Amino acid sequence: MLPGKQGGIVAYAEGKRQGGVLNKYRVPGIGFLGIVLGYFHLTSDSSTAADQGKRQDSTGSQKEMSTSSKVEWGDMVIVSGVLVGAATFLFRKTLFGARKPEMTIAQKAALAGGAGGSSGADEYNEERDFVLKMRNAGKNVVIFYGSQTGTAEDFATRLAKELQSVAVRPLVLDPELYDFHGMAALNEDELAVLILATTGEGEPTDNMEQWYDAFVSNRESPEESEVPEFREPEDKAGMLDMEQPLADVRFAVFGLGNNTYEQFNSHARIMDSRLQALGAQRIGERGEGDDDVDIEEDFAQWKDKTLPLIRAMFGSATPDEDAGGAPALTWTVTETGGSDAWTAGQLYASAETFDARHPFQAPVKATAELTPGADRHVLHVEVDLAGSGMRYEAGDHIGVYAQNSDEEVDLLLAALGLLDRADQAISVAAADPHAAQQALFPHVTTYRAALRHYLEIALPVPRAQIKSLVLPFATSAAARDFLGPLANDKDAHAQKVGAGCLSLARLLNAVHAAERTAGETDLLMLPPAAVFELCPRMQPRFYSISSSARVAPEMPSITAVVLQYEAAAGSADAKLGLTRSGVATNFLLGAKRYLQGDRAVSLPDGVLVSENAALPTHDASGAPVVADNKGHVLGSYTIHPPVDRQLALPVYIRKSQFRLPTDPAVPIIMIGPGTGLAPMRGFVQERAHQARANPESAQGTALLFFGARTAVHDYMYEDELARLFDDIRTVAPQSQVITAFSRDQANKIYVQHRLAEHADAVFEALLAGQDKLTGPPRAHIYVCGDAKAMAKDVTRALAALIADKAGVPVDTAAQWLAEMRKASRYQEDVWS
Ligand SMILES: Cc1cc2nc3c(=O)[nH]c(=O)nc-3n(C[C@H](O)[C@H](O)[C@H](O)COP(=O)(O)O)c2cc1C
Repeated sequence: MLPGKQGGIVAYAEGKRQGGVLNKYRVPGIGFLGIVLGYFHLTSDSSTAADQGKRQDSTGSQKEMSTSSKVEWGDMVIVSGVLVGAATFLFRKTLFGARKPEMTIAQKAALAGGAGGSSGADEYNEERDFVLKMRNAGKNVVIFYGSQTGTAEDFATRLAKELQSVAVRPLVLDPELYDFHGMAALNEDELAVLILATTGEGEPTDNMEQWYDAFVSNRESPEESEVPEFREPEDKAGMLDMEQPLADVRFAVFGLGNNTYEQFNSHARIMDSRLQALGAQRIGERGEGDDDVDIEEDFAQWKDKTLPLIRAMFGSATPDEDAGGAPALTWTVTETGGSDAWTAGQLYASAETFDARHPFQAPVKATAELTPGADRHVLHVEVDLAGSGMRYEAGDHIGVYAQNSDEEVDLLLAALGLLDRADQAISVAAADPHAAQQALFPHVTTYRAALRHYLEIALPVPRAQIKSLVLPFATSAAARDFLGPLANDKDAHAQKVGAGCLSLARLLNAVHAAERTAGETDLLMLPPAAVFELCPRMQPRFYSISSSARVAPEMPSITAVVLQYEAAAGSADAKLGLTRSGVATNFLLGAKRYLQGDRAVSLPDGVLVSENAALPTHDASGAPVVADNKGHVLGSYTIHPPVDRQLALPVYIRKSQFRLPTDPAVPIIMIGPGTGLAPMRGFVQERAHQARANPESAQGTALLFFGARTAVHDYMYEDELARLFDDIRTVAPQSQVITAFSRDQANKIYVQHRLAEHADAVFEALLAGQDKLTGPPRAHIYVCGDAKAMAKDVTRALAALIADKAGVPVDTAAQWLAEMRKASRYQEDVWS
């Protein structure tokens, strides 16, 4: 093979598939059971706790729900991982020189000496051929989603539903399950729609990694990426342009991002430009959703502009929105014979290896309250991975599947008129026999189990969903009058549903109250199938692991603030919702209380909720809602199996790139206010362990900047950190913890202020033994916590500090920091 840019098309025409095997030229590439329990109070040197399912900031506010469709509440961050699958390439672009479209693939193959050449890559797999799948199912639009926490997937599903007509027949697929190689086979009368979230620091989502690697072989300079090896379809044999093999491809793209991240929407932007560079033609504008503002609205606006173009492409009329009538639903619900297993919350098929789809039931070994005197709960939870085969490193993330509180479940069952059938076994199947996803749940379940375990029912209902799935079922004028503005007026929706914390149950209760006031007796009843379509699937929440595998090899710990949101002050409808609890963190709090015997967790089955209940002043049994001494509304959770004091959490480990330097001699500067301390605790444990194990070896200085509200109430892990740093100082004497307690004095003091105050110590660590800084420092910098303000302020403080101490312009210092980022020596694990 000649050197040069890789790229090309695998000759498929000659290497015909026989019996599903592509010979000759192969397709390249891508080739809660517990033990223990009962009490576990933190001893000063072991433990910890935090939550994040989209992640929290130091003040405990989280990303939770600036948008209505999100998994939100209590949940966290993630840095994505690992590159998967490397392709071996048959052709080198330089072999053919400049673009020569007239040259056939066969000729190129021959020139490459390639007739018998092997890519060394995976065999063609019919199951992974999305074009084949589309055509076999009679579909002409494929919608791929790149989703980390479920929003993009939810958007993709909703888009398909909206597009569906006789002429436009969409199919929603997960790119992880399909090969990109077939892309060139798409024809002009077909369309690919990409709904792509950006994650990490401007990275593709895990399920898009393989595709992204193929299209963006050069992440530093995406425009210089090589042409991926597409499979040449038989009907285009010899006709594909080598450099623009996607000339027949039509696509549309919507990105999901958050403007507080430096690389806003970069995943969608880069994929958009790569597809165009490869000849594909975009339909309409690229959409860019910003979940710091209103991603639902961004999506709605993009659809308003793009859907007519797509419909025009297929000669389909714009549906008459005022036509009325109940919408066709995606799922059919059949009440079947009983099945005890799935009422017990056995959610996932057993597996030998564990991942997002097959979480491991990890016994909870320890729970503790880290800041008992604080006005918020900060939890420490340890789970046991023994027997799972899963390994973790300090800096990795743990995905936790939570369950909805019994109060929210019962309230919704009541609002749907399902309380008396709550434990009826049901099977939920796709109405469309060609849909990619034929079953919504892994098995027969029950109404109650579905709402408790599988669906996000606690989120405010998005405007678009009210419009398409609630309003159409309104039969009374009162219901239509109540729902109409929420469906059609963005501001009314934001004020009532968003600020009012209206989950589906609360929204339906509000509608019912309006109907009763109007004298209606025939209340709006949403069919279960509409609920299953409306509520996104329950997503795991990710937490930065707060322990070191050297110290606790099979026992990762979580450190989480328990989230509670009050309805916006002044909202006329605040009384409708009042409070919204973060799903996962409150479940963890429930777990802690269960394990420590604080309160019975199980409610009697079948209790009736007052139809007019205005939670959370009353819980599902009609009793006053329990709030604790922190003013926190407590949820109830039915634990299965109901064995006293035992609990297992469905979890899996997600690898991250947030890693200590392999060489312990390299200094580390860690900035982790609030629960941003979590990964830093793991790092500190690790360095202390090294110091104890190798007292003779030198170690780089470790500086930890931690911030919280008050020293007295909010200094989590204080004693433990003091001891760990004593150990570290035996080999790295300059190491220390520097704290910033914002409310301990009149002026707010944050970590960035402490960085400036401790400029000498920081600069010394950055020098890493050199006399002078003449380029990017060799030390490693870690930042974890709030992306919106803290992470940016920290970068600015560091640049100012370096500029001052090194005697260089701030721009130069900023440039050095940028270079450190590129070299993974300045790492962030942040959330917004
Ligand atoms: C850990 C994390 C990292 C993120 N990184 C970025 C980023 O670099 N750029 C960006 O525009 N948005 C970023 N976002 C925002 C997400 O793209 C946005 O929340 C999106 O709606 C998530 O979609 P999903 O639920 O389908 O994964 C990040 C979100 C999280 C939780």
